[in-house]
Amino acid sequence: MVNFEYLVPTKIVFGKETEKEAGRLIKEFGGHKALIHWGGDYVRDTGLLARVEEGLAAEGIEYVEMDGVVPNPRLSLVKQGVELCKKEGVDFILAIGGGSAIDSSKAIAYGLANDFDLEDLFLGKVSTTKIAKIGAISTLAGTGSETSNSTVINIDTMGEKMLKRSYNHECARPLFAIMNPELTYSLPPFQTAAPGADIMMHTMERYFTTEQHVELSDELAEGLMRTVKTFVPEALANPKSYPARANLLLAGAKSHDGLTGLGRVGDFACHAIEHEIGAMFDVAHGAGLTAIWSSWAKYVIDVDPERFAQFAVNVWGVQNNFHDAKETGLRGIDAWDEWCHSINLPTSLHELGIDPTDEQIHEMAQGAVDARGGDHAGAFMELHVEDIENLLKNAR
Ligand SMILES: NC(=O)c1ccc[n+]([C@@H]2O[C@H](COP(=O)([O-])OP(=O)(O)OC[C@H]3O[C@@H](n4cnc5c(N)ncnc54)[C@H](O)[C@@H]3O)[C@@H](O)[C@H]2O)c1
Repeated sequence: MVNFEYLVPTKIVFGKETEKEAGRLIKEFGGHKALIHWGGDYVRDTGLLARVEEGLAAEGIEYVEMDGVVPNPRLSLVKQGVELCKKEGVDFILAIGGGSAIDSSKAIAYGLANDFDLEDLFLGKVSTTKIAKIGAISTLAGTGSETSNSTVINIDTMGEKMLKRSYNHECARPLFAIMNPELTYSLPPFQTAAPGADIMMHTMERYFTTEQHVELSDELAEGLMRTVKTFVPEALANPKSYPARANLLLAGAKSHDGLTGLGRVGDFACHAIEHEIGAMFDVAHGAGLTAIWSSWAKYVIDVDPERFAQFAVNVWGVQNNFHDAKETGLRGIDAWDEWCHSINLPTSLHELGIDPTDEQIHEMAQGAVDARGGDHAGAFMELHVEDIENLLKNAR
């Protein structure tokens, strides 16, 4: 087990009607004037915004509002948000939404607390430990951005080409996360399935490790993955199933707050590659991940077939062929593909609806490596540009 530090200070306020607590929580954390930030008509149409506004007003918290966040959130909007906050004297950012709205809010909070160009932060040219206060109201079970240290932004301010980049620092964990499973009832099927796969992937990226004897982390990870495996189809079949929505929402937060990766080194090659796909083709993050995972898995399985066999048996209920770990592992990869198809998610680039040229594949492979700041992406197996090109071609 490798050394680690683990602190998730985000106060989780979980359950029915908890969005009404936003004003109280902002006050508790010392906010006086908030920016409420979101994207999507559902926030107003479902009455959620009105309930939040009421809660803030009841606590004497002033607020301004800015919507317009799109999936794969844009830096240009973030910059408008920073200007608005400076002009209005905002000292607290309240995100409402999924990963895109929460990340857009985190980026605004970085902009508010620092003087550098935000491009430089996301391109890795500067770093910071300073961020303005943020809280989140989750409306989507997926990224876990409501408790994570990560901020993922699409840089659309540097000419034609968009870059998708992240900045990770502990300061970005929101002060509070309001998680009412009922707020996720309005999610369309695709926005239940794709982020559900992202929950799986956040743990799979940590589970595939070369570190031995991380049994407790394995048990936590496998339990979380079995839960998500069960409840995504359940939520699709019955969108107002409170147990399904509640388990998924909690799983989203726990999958990406570091818990399932304790004591081991995460891989995250698929995330690096998907960010390139997302930047070039503007696809949904979770679907971009499912489109490439089995190609990645088949490319790296020989590093440790036993780990893939364990995944197959303990998560997917595949019968163990004790004589052939790789054969068992491959059946686990097939089981993952079947699960993705059963919830209408792609397992190839073709099914994702994109057909990148060889040049585009090279560009994405180079970008995935560059974003990691070295000559490779991944840790389970270090993937160089040529490896990523190969696995992307295999994913066609
Ligand atoms: N910061 C992190 O830790 C982290 C981790 C993984 C991914 N990400 C990033 O987060 C983004 C993806 O976020 P996401 O998967 O949560 O999706 P999202 O936030 O992009 O939302 C997807 C769509 O669902 C809509 N929506 C959200 N909640 C809804 C509801 N309750 N009812 C109806 N519609 C609703 C949104 O308006 C949007 O159109 C990507 O940019 C991804 O790279 C961030």
